[in-house]
Amino acid sequence: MNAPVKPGAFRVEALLPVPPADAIIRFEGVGKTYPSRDSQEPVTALAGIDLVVPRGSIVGVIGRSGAGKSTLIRLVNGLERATSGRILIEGEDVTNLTEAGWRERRRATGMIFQHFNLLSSRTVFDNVALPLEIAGVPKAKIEAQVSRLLALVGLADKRARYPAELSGGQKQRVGIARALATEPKVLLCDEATSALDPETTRAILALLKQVNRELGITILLITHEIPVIKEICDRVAVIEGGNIVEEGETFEVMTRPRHPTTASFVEAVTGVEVPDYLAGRIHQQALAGDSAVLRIAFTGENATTPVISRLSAVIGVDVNILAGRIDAIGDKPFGSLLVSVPASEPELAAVFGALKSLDLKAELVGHVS
Ligand SMILES: Nc1ncnc2c1ncn2[C@@H]1O[C@H](COP(=O)(O)OP(=O)(O)OP(=O)(O)O)[C@@H](O)[C@H]1O
Repeated sequence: MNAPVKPGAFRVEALLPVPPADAIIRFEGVGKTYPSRDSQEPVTALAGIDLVVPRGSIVGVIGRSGAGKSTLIRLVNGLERATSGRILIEGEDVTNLTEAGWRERRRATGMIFQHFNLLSSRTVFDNVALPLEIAGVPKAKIEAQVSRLLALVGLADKRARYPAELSGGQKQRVGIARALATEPKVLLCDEATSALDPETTRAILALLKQVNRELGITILLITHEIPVIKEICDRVAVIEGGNIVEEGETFEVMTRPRHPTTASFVEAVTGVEVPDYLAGRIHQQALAGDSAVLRIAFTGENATTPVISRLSAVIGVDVNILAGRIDAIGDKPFGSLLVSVPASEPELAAVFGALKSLDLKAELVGHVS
């Protein structure tokens, strides 16, 4: 059973007032309902999506299984058709484009896939050359273009290999080179790193960032993995039940999530759990001599402030660090720390006061004896 979908909670203008010329892709109230099949009910996969992809950005759409991610990305290259609303690509309304129109459009929109979708009977070179052959590009130009792309993705020495002879990361590099063959302005990434190990994922994400920054290609990606968003996305949209429930700059969304789904995604990478050895000892009511356990969130500038030493030096309390995770989103540090401080007044009030004056968010987790 699919959860009932409600109409989009936000309008695009409220989310991001991007001038039309700066929006390379624009969803306006886009809905998609799959017709009933085998006496099943019709499925509303998307309900009123408003989303802007600014030119030159990397935008990530994150959501759980069945949220509507694949449907959303497939609408951008005509693999699915919207049932309501409009999709504009570079200002052109593509909602009702004919199949011939889409064939033309797809040259300006490359796509890479979770399982790479390479042709096993073709070499690396021939896989990358395929879109150019289809477009009728002369052989000499294909040779030059494919060689350039294989060098870009670090596979110049693998041009005569077959996909079966490559690692997952190398296969995805071929996928990226092939997607770039027709010099697209937009690259769509459909769970492009989900089949890869963490180290290979990082290398592929670094390559995607390079493609974005050096070639100026806009990237729209879908994923269910928050590290992917954190690593390379300038903006993030959280999708649930066919609606965008939260959208904004990655740093803003990750440091101040407003929707519970966003918060649970973010928690997975930046949250700090109460360690097992402590969890069973934590109680809510303070007893005499207890320490208070606080969770302090660090965002941006203040992540580099020597907070603990300041608390100790300025208000003279002992601060014990119990657990912590400081990470970075883009080049901005971010994270959280679990500490214990004296639970008695006035020390505790002074600690909260000092944290507030440092513009740090702190919550009381409980008390330990
Ligand atoms: N061709 C189809 N026919 C009928 N229903 C479909 C079809 N494709 C997707 N759906 C349904 O639409 C909803 C959204 O599916 P979609 O594949 O877009 O989600 P997703 O977020 O990409 O999920 P996953 O991460 O599992 O791929 C789901 O309920 C799904 O079952």
